[in-house]
Amino acid sequence: MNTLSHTLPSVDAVRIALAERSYDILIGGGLLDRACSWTGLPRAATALIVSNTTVAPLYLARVKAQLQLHYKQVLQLELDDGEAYKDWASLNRIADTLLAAAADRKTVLFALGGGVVGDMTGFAAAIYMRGVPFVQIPTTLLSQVDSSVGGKTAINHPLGKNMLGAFYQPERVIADLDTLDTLPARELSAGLAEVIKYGPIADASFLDWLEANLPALLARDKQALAYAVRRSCEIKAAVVGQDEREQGLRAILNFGHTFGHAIETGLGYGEWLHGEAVGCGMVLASDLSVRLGLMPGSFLTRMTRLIQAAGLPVKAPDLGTSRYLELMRMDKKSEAGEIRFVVIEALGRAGMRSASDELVNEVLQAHLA
Ligand SMILES: NC(=O)c1ccc[n+]([C@@H]2O[C@H](COP(=O)([O-])OP(=O)(O)OC[C@H]3O[C@@H](n4cnc5c(N)ncnc54)[C@H](O)[C@@H]3O)[C@@H](O)[C@H]2O)c1
Ligand SMILES: O=C(O)C(=O)C[C@@H](O)[C@H](O)[C@H](O)COP(=O)(O)O
Ligand SMILES: [Zn+2]
Repeated sequence: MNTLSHTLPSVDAVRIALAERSYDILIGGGLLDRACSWTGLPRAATALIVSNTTVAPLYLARVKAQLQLHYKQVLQLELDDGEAYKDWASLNRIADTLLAAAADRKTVLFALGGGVVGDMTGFAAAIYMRGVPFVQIPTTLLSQVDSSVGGKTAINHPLGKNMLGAFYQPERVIADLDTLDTLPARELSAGLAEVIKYGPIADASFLDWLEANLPALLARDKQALAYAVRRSCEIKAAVVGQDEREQGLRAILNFGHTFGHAIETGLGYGEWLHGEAVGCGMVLASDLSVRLGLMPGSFLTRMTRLIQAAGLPVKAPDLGTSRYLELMRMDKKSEAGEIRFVVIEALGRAGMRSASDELVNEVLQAHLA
């Protein structure tokens, strides 16, 4: 972590080190009115701000005012809000907007919103004219600690979560902590799920810190949020810097996601938030770690308590155990039909394991609502 004091006073920056694809995550207050003018990119004729019908009325005008100082033409697009719209139709709307305006291949896309907008804008940037630059301006806790960082872009398919996408890195991430002021409480909790994830997989002392500071985070204490965002980004940066395209290590960022993605897909996207599904999925994955003999039973108790205290569900929807297995076989980590789970091997260290259907059934039975 360093501080870009020479350019932007009191803005923290976490570097994603990926050779020629390296970039900074800027973290601080008031960034929408400062850092948006400093994209780090050469001037281009056109910028497109992709947002949604909830976030645009709150923040788009401020971002647009900044970009108009740099771009001749600043286009905007407000997508429908929700996980159910992370699909081909929304992606097409981005392409239609760009093509209708004859946007050239120097055009810069700005994703203003949460992970849904960020994942789709990144995918659109990856494929428009075979690739144009994009900047992430995450406005949810979840997107500031996770989705805006690392270059996974995607849309969902009815048969599987994030099934169509690309690895494509942004030019910069601008995380304005002030935007969290308007975030609904349920969304704050959803973001905390991905924050909690980083403790057991990579940093036991961060897990201790989270337990001690959860009340402050839920009360939106600015210092606590700033630390949680920065530490989360540092951990994700270290993982992505070693394994950009998930050949191995990066899969640890999927802790809780094998069960979680099954919940999201099984319910149809949107009933449970991604963070809620991941929170509950971490309870099940913690139990699996215990049943595999890797962790003591007290670890499951500890994780369940923290996840519940963060305002997240700890009982999984009853889709039926065979439906869960069917959904999880579709997971991107599966190999030759064998489901592979991220498990905790020691506090702060994760690994991959397969498990028998019988054992997975036991885990599911223990946690179905
Ligand atoms: N690419 C990755 O590495 C990665 C990582 C984690 C999650 N994801 C994806 O991210 C998505 C979830 O992201 P999310 O939790 O940000 O959900 P989201 O994008 O749906 O945003 C949550 C809700 O908050 C609203 N919102 C956003 N910012 C706001 C603000 N400042 N004030 C008020 N309302 C605001 C949105 O309109 C939406 O209704 C999922 O699709 C998930 O798969 C991707
Ligand atoms: O960045 C990663 O790598 C992650 O796995 C982060 C996850 O929180 C995120 O939900 C990601 O989109 C899941 O990826 P997927 O490859 O399982 O779809
Ligand atoms: Zn996730």
